[in-house]
Amino acid sequence: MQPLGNPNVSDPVDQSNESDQVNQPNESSQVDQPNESSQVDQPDKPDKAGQPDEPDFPVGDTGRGLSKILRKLKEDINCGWDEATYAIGGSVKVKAEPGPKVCPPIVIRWDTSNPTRLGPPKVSLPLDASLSESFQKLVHECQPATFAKEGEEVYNEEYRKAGKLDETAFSTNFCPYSLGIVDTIAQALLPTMLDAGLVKEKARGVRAELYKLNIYSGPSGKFKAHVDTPRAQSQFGSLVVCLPYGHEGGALVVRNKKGSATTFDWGSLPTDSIQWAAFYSDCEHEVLEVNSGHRVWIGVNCTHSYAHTANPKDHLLPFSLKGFDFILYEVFRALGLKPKAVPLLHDSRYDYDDDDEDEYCDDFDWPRYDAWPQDTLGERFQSTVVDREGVYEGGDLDERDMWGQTWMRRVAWLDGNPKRYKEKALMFMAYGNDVGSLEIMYSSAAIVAWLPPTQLDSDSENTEVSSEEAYYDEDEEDQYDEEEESDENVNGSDEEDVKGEALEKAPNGASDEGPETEVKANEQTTPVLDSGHNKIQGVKNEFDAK
Ligand SMILES: O=C(O)CCC(=O)C(=O)O
Ligand SMILES: [Fe+2]
Repeated sequence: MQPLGNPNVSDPVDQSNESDQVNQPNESSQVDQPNESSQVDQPDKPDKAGQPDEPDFPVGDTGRGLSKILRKLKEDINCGWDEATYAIGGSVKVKAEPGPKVCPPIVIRWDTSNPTRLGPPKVSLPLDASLSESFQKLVHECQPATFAKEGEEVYNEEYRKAGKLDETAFSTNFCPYSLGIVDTIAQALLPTMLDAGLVKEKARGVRAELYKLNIYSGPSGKFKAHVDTPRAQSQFGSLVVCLPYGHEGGALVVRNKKGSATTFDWGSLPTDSIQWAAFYSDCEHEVLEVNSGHRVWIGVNCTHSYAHTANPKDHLLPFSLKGFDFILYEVFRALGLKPKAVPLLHDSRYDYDDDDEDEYCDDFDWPRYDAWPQDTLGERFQSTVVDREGVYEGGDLDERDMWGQTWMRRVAWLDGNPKRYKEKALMFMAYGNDVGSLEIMYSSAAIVAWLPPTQLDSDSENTEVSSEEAYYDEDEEDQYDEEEESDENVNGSDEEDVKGEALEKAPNGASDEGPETEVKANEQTTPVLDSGHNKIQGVKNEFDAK
């Protein structure tokens, strides 16, 4: 599938007044990354060698046509992810004479501990020879740049060797708005919502906030691979601006979650332009070693709201969907599937990753634990709920209903495992025979589309009961059905009818009927919420930048 509506990176240039050029950065695909597409959430029956059974989705003979379509869709989505834009870059010529498509020399003034009578020190880049002493002073007066590791600020030149000035310690005339950079980022990284009904200016706009000046000096200035700690809940990306000062090396390498890499190598370019790159916050990136000179860099946060457990009244999904998530949402909508962006509550009390547990299931011909119906869809996003009373181990938790309301069954996951991106949803004490323990339930954001039942589904008279169905005892099954019937409809009344009809068939029919629900895990962009999240496809990622 071509990523529909995915802006061509060269388009924004034509439309932008002043941004000179959008680079087509070197793109390379890292073959050694684990292939996400083979990591299907496979609740059914992974075969003994760990290879997915045919077909990918939990369907039997009756639903094989549908399964094929879903499998193709999943493949395309995974390709789409690889091809979708996650980082863009450009350059703007610096000229003293004002004019379109040019940037004035960048002036930096900063607070100094050694003031002179001449006022705050300043430099102008490209460097005016008369200010070269000032430039040395700037390099000298930068603070050592730290990074956040396990919640602490750490200085370790092995990982990051750079100087920094915080945003309160300097000022500059650099303005990404007036240079058209912010518009370009908005066009390339946040595709336009074409449908008038979905336009919500507040949510789609990009706000650029200057936050830091860094100098990576050669030899050996660098910042090893990391994912930035979001500086605001609404941050969706970072803009880095390399100011015109000669240096060699210091390329910026940005990797998306699928392991594709984009390199911005500005070291050998003439110093008559500023160079910039913008990328999504969840991209891992690194600054390779600077061999000589000074790489002077200004960091800008790009924000809008996306964190899915932000204050409920502030939550802006689906308006704040970005990139490929947004494109998929639009495609589902164009197909009339009425997609929703909803929270998915994962009940960690039923997490059993243990191989022994799986063997136990095999012995009894039960489905693997990860196939148990432990996930529910909520209706709206909300903040973390803390239950102060607690529950008896395994018991029902009233608050759970606030979060998850529709049990998830017969779902075709189209984008790997959604639980990689999760936030705390519910916290409570669970009491049992032991002293009690603090339990946490997490939620993820998901895009959900309900497929109408197929002709094949309704023709099916399959009365065989699969092992998965066999697991549900009648009481529990009733309980789920009741919940499904009484639950508020997360998808509007039409979809509820369709879903209800399809689910009703489940107790009698084999679970391998065609799935009527498909879900695409949403790539939640508030990236550093739990340690699990940061393990992006095996890419080394030991710390977060501050
Ligand atoms: O200098 C750059 O290009 C990126 C720096 C960076 O990744 C950071 O400060 O977090
Ligand atoms: Fe960074």
